[in-house]
Amino acid sequence: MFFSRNKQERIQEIEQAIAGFYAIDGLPANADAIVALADREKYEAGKKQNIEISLGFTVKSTLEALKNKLRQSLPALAECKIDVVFNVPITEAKLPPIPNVKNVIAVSSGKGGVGKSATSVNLAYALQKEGARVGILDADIYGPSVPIMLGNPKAHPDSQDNRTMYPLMVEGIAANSIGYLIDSESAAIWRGPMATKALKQLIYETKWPLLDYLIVDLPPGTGDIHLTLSQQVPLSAAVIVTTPQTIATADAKKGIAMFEKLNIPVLGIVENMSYFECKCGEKSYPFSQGGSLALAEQHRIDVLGELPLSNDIREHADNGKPIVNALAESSVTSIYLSIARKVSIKVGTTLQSHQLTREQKNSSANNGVNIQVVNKE
Ligand SMILES: Nc1ncnc2c1ncn2[C@@H]1O[C@H](COP(=O)(O)OP(=O)(O)OP(=O)(O)O)[C@@H](O)[C@H]1O
Repeated sequence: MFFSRNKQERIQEIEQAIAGFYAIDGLPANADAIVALADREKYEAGKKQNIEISLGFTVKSTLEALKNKLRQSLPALAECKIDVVFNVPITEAKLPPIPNVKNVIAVSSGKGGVGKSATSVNLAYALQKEGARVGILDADIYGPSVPIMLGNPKAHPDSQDNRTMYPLMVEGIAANSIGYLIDSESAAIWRGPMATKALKQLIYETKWPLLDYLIVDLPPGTGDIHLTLSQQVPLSAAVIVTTPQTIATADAKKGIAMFEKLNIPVLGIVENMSYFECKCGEKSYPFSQGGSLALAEQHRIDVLGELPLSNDIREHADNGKPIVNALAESSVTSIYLSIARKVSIKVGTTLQSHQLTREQKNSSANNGVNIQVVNKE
């Protein structure tokens, strides 16, 4: 189908406004738009019409601001009712997708104890709050902490056929972990093939509901599990968690190098325990400063966010109510939400994906923003 010049111009205006809006977080503003006008004459005449925007990323907390900006900057939209739907694409991977799972995002750290699991569970909740369907898989076979952080360490997945299992559902998040299946001491002695076999079973024998993102909490390091996961599971991308000090960023660097070698895009670095903020508002940097930024610059990736060393993060994670879920209004929660939006925008706009029809592909290089103008009267 060929669009009229007039229509294309209008679409480009909307598309540029949306892309510009989501570039506020320093993300690429190069999203192209695809438009299906149900009632083109009305739209072109500037008459009132409902418009539906379909975004390839989940950014629920920003939608009111987006609509306001569109109405203010584009007079043709001033009177329109604007609906936004999320339509997260499936990332193209070398391997076939896991049934029902659109994107698999590994959360990895070089060094242990830097807060990778706390970041994974809070990221899962934050993506959900931004409108995504989310699952979490605890791939830390040797030291699973996701069951504790989700508050159900004694739960077991159900199975109807003794072959496949249903994930645990915690506040709408689908979860599975070796910690739900055996006691953690038994898992701690597993090595090599036994651990990788267990991981593959956890991934492929869980009946995941439809998920936009499956967050995989990896064990620390760059060992067997990482190689298995990278080579045998359709990973979309990885997020690296580190603390700022050199001893941690040096290990994080090895992790980034591993993903680069395996051609798995690294979305960026989350710097955890970045600073300490005292009640008076003053910040101090007990683990030094600037380590993640330097690492990010070396690898031309972004720092997705910096989280404080915070009693609230520890207490809520270790008591099974991650802070994003427990304290919706806290400043720490807003940092996790911002990280989640960046992850989602990056997956939706920078990775190769295949949700487009042939016609859409012909008219668009990138599917981050998919604008559908529809007549809903
Ligand atoms: N920003 C933070 N401020 C304070 N405590 C934190 C923070 N992030 C994580 N923690 C706490 O630090 C401890 C270790 O965190 P976590 O288990 O997430 O680390 P990890 O990197 O996954 O560890 P492992 O190497 O064992 O997998 C936990 O008690 C957690 O609640």
